[in-house]
Amino acid sequence: MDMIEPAERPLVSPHPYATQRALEAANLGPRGGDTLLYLDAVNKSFDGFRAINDLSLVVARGEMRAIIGPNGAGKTTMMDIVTGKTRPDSGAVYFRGDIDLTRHDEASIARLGIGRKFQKPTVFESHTVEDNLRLALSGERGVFRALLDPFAPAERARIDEVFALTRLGDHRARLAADLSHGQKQWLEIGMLLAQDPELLLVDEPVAGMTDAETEETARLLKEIARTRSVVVVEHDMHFVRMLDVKVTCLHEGHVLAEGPLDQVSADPRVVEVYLGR
Ligand SMILES: Nc1ncnc2c1ncn2[C@@H]1O[C@H](COP(=O)(O)OP(=O)(O)OP(=O)(O)O)[C@@H](O)[C@H]1O
Repeated sequence: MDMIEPAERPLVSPHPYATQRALEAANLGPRGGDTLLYLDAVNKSFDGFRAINDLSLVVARGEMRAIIGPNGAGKTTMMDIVTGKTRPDSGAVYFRGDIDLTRHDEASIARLGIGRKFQKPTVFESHTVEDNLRLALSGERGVFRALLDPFAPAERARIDEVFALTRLGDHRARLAADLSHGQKQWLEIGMLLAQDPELLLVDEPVAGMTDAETEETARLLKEIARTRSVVVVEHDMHFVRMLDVKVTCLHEGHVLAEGPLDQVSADPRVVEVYLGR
């Protein structure tokens, strides 16, 4: 039997469910120290239609990644799989090394530190901005206690931190219903931040925003990505350019191209299926 020299040994111990590809990849490190999320050969069909087709993707700790691609490319399904809303037919999704998310349900994945922002804002319209954040923090304490109890110092500090990031501090006493569309989106991102996720998934955050709101959203996400990983799905190329991060273009459930935006947007295959349309 061939002995592996110590220097060639994988840094990450093989996971019992890891595929051959995962083991090969582990030698290169995608499940190692710097990797937060690793999709390994994921497949998902709906009624025989392959929405996700042998999809592999690595997101590093503290990385912001932009996901682009035509309608039906599988972007939403990919996020559904990461958050446990949809179970893949095959493949694995590793989080923080060897936690296979496909073996967890939605609630447990949220508790593991993955927050998801859907396209439409879903704030509590009849509550103030500050109470929305308190509700997001409430956890198992229950909604009524969260609103009636005095602020605990840690809670106050977390809420102030979120206000500083989202710049919604001046609006804390307003009803969420009275906020602009952009402010509602930031509030919802703030509600996710209140739960201190390690990975934030954001679906088309700037749809329907003004140019100024779009710019502010780019600033906010970049600031968030200083301390956590962010995956943002977006069609607005002007916004993706502002993010100035690595881009993955999905097509037919698979990675078509990946790299800096200039490189990906110059790729003839990307132009053909997406940007040239
Ligand atoms: N629950 C489902 N049942 C049947 N088909 C589905 C289901 N969810 C997604 N699909 C199909 O899978 C494919 C991928 O859809 P998905 O929503 O992931 O694409 P997308 O890249 O997010 O598109 P868009 O940019 O329009 O949001 C589409 O053809 C879609 O119709």
